[in-house]
Amino acid sequence: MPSWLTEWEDEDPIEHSRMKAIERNAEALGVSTRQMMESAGRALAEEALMQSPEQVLVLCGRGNNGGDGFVAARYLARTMECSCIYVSGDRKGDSAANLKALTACGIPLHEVSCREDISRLADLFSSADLIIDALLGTGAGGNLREPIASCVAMANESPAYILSADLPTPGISADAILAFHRSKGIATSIADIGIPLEAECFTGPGDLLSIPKKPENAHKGYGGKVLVVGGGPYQGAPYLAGLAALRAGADIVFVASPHALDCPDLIHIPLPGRISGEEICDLLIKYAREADSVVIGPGLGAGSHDVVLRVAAAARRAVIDADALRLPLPAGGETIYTPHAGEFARAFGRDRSGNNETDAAIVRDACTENGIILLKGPTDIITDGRRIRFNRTGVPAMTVGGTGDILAGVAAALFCRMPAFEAAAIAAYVTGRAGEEAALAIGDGLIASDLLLFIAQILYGD
Ligand SMILES: NC(=O)C1=CN([C@@H]2O[C@H](COP(=O)(O)OP(=O)(O)OC[C@H]3O[C@@H](n4cnc5c(N)ncnc54)[C@H](O)[C@@H]3O)[C@@H](O)[C@H]2O)[C@H](O)CC1
Ligand SMILES: [K+]
Repeated sequence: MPSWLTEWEDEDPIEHSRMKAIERNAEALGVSTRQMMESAGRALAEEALMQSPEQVLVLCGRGNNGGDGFVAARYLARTMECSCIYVSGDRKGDSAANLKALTACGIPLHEVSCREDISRLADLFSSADLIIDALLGTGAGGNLREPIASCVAMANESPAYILSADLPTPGISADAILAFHRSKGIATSIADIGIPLEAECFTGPGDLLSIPKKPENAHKGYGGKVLVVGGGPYQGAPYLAGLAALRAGADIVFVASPHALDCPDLIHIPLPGRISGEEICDLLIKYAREADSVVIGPGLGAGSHDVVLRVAAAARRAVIDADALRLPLPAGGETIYTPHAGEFARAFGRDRSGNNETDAAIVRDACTENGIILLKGPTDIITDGRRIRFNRTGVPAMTVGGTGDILAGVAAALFCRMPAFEAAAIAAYVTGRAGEEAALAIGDGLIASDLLLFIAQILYGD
């Protein structure tokens, strides 16, 4: 494992949604949920054995937390008296498979569906000296429903030592909590369940889970209104960014540029040859204030930096790209900076070393208040000054001009509906993945606009 990965630390305690994303990333890296559950259940059994119990009762819910319990019971059944109470109902995947495996072990299994079923099993609670709480984990929600509520009450009334799997079922008086991979906010110990650190610090398909789902009754504009300010010597750049923003879910995209290109999906705001002067500035500020996010820079050339600074300042959310990345640094209410190595040196006064560990620290230190940096390269580095994420999707063919414009547009669209750090990380992941798909479909002759064909599918396809 690269040395700089061992330095990795992510925010502790971890959000449940972030844990789901990491598990999904681990799957994509080849570690199956079945492997994770087996590791979790085995760790749970070993933690229970450290209490030298004589009689163990395992309480299993209907989800994957229950699955952990089935695995633990299977290990414990080999060395001691162990019985299992499990909530009836449709269970699927790894949890169902582990219930089936446990059934083959011949330990006493009790299926319960109501409070009366639990009352009939009162002896199991009173005779156990250790109870494993595998009722609810990160999937818990709302008030406890039966028969889980009665399980919790009976467990709390029993004299047994209670060991909770991953996190305590709400209301249970746990004596110990064995969290899996990372603490969920309260843990007495943490078990490594084989999730590679890359699942946590590299972007992956799990990161897409944090994209807000568009409600059925979404109104026009839900996806966000994006303004792109650019064009000048490179007339196509702002249009690539604009189309990428649409493909990434923006509803309305304005392109303020001196050149009118025939893009019926984009709304063109005509500008004079050079983006400068009070009149232009006022016009752009008006549009910037009305936009949910503003991209400034694609193809801009050496436009008037004064205008760039003022338009950015009028933006609630700004993506500062390409020629806008120069000192003094433009900033919106919140800002995503998307420099490549040269622009990073110019705008932030630091040189990328090429070593991910060194660069991660350099970029993290360069972050500004309310500004996050997506430093593009063979491995992109995304940081908000505290968290760091790496992205290694993409192909060498993406060095073709315009892919940075695509990235800026995708980031701006996601920024309309997500926090800056997550929007930038996902934009890097999706743009690289689109490049991979384009290279598969088209080969080395891919051009930036080919990526547009794949962005929506990667973002919203599953
Ligand atoms: N996903 C993985 O790769 C791994 C997960 N691990 C363990 O799985 C749980 C999270 O599992 P999940 O199925 O998402 O949720 P739960 O098992 O916590 O519960 C869902 C289950 O419970 C029902 N439910 C929810 N709230 C209530 C309530 N208030 N009253 C009654 N019933 C409720 C809901 O309907 C579902 O049926 C995680 O914590 C880990 O323990 C593995 O450890 C590793 C791999
Ligand atoms: K639990």
